Amino acid sequence: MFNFDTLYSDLKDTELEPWLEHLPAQIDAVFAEKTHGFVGDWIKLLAEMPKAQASDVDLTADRVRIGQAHDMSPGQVEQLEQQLRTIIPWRKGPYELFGIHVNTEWRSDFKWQRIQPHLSPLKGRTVLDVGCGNGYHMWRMLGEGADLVIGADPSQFFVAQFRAIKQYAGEKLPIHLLPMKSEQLPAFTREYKGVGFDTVFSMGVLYHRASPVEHFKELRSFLRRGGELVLETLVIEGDVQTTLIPKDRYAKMRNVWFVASTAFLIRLLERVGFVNCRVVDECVTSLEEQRATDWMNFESLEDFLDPDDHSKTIEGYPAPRRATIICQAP
Ligand SMILES: Nc1ncnc2c1ncn2[C@@H]1O[C@H](C[S@+](CC[C@H]([NH3+])C(=O)[O-])CC(=O)[O-])[C@@H](O)[C@H]1O
Repeated sequence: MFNFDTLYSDLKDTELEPWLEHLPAQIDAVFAEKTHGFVGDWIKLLAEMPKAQASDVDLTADRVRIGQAHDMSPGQVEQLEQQLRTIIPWRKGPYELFGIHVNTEWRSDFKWQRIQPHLSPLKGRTVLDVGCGNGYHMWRMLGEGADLVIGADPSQFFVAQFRAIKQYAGEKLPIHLLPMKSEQLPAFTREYKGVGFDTVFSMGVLYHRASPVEHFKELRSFLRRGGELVLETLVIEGDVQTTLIPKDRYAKMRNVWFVASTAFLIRLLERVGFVNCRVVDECVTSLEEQRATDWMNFESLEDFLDPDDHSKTIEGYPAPRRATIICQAP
């Protein structure tokens, strides 16, 4: 199993310290319920990656960049690239490790560029990113000066990818990925008497959840009073009454429960008690933002669209359009 000792020591002496009483048992329970069959192989792979000190780390550029090619011998760089390629697909990025460009399926930097100007400055804040994937946006949050960044994603595979990056960026950095669903996290404000994160991100998660209200209530319980929620999700054009419930798949995705208009989502956020809700960005996903690469060589957006009309998915629904809504917990 992965070791979480540095997370535990980072939580000490913070507002979130009461969580330490339960967190180790919560993580044990996750792995007791299901440990991915390859976890042992991934931990071994990480230990076998070349040892090197990154001469610099840049978390502020579009490519999260760790080290320079000359920090390793050419043989070590080649070995590292081969090892990184054994843990494909790389979906969220891009990264550059010791000169190796991990050219991921998503240009996740595009999303960050759209969202970042609208955020309350992250400097000094504690941040939670639910559904963080392999953690690309978490690195950008740390790059903005956040004090502590915690991600939660049920995929143990993404923890392995995240750890590959972190072991070179710096094991002591206050950034951690928990292999947990957001519904497995505690309702902080209730369980720990008003304790909560300063900023909570939920990006690309809502449409995978059967109940949007439950997800919004969870997110609210993670935030301290006045904390900020950043919700990014698939949407459709329309008014407060407009939602799409796909008959089966949406853009070939099996687990899309519903896609709503921004007006619908704001109404629901307000009903759950969020205030100052506003749409800060809305756009159709481009073929430049999501595409197959040699680090993710399965199907990608182009294959999910109607080949004769890219304004529609292959099932005939409106093509993926995404919006970001920012609001505050009262
Ligand atoms: N219940 C859940 N709780 C937490 N995570 C979940 C849950 N269900 C699924 N996930 C996770 O949510 C992520 C959704 S991707 C967004 C990544 C990043 N945020 C991005 O905005 O690029 C979707 C996209 O490609 O946009 C996956 O990593 C799932 O494992």
